[in-house]
Amino acid sequence: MDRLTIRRPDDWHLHLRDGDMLRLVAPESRHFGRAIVMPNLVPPVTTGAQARAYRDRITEAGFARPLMTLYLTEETDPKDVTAAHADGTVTAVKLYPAGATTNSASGVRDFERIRPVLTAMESAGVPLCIHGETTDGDIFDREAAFLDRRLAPLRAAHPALRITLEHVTTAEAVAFVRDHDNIGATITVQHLMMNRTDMLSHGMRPHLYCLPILKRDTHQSALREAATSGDPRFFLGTDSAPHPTHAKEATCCAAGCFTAPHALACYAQVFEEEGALDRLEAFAALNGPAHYGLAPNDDTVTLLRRVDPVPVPRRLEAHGLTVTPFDPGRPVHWHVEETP
Ligand SMILES: NC(=O)N[C@@H](CC(=O)O)C(=O)O
Ligand SMILES: [Zn+2]
Ligand SMILES: [Zn+2]
Repeated sequence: MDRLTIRRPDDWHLHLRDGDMLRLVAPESRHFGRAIVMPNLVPPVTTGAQARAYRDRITEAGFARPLMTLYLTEETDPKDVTAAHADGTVTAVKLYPAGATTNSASGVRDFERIRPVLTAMESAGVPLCIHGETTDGDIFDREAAFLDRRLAPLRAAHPALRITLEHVTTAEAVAFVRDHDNIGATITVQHLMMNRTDMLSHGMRPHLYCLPILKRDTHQSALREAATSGDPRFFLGTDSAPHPTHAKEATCCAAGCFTAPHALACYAQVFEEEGALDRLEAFAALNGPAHYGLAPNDDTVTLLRRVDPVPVPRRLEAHGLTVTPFDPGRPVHWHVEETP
């Protein structure tokens, strides 16, 4: 197959940042219809008013259909959340365990303190997105530990709460999603294409460093199986997370892979490698909207396959900033047909 037309995909996990970085990266997500925009700015987006102002800055920067999220803190007022959801300002609420990832310092330490807001969200039908890692223990075990210590009790206490387990990286997370109701999961490009050996074996590759960290190849295989299986609980979320190149190529490298420019091409490459191109549309354009109770997009995108590999996008530079896109480390033959 060298041409594939599918419903326009959405990105169910995207970092657009703010200011100059927002202006630099917002146009790079143009092939996606909607995107769940993460609230981990500094300071974080914690109120409906902040989410509305941020939404305006995003649309001004060139991404037309952002779906906003609120950053959950121990101080979050349940009424603010349900009001911001009811008036259409926010689509979901994001839970970061404090210290788990980039800009998560204002996140949750004491999970008891968020019980009232989770109860309110459960009754009002507000979805919860979760960065699912503990903040202690071996870094390669933190996702699995979170499932046992945090997510299983949370799931049991709030069985009707709609949960997205973000950027799943392990076979344990895939199994957890399959074993529980009302829970879906996003899967990134880098976790489908790479494992920890790719990141560490031929010199250390800072542009592959993200959280949750890449795991061993057996986990990568489990993710590839889940994404391409047709199971509606798994869907596209790039977690495209730009950092300035100098912050990635640094003594202490920032976590996050910038995949937006070629994410769709990379997903198509993975689905082709798995012999599952016929399931790309469900993963990229149907399962996510169904999970969030939204209709799929009406329009389509066309992916084209070239015999010669399509060059990986080079560094992006503007407004005094440089960002380096993710290197898939293998030929990618797909690209998105640009429509005028
Ligand atoms: N994934 C990452 O490594 N980084 C994200 C935060 C996140 O999604 O955890 C970022 O904001 O840079
Ligand atoms: Zn995260
Ligand atoms: Zn993220």
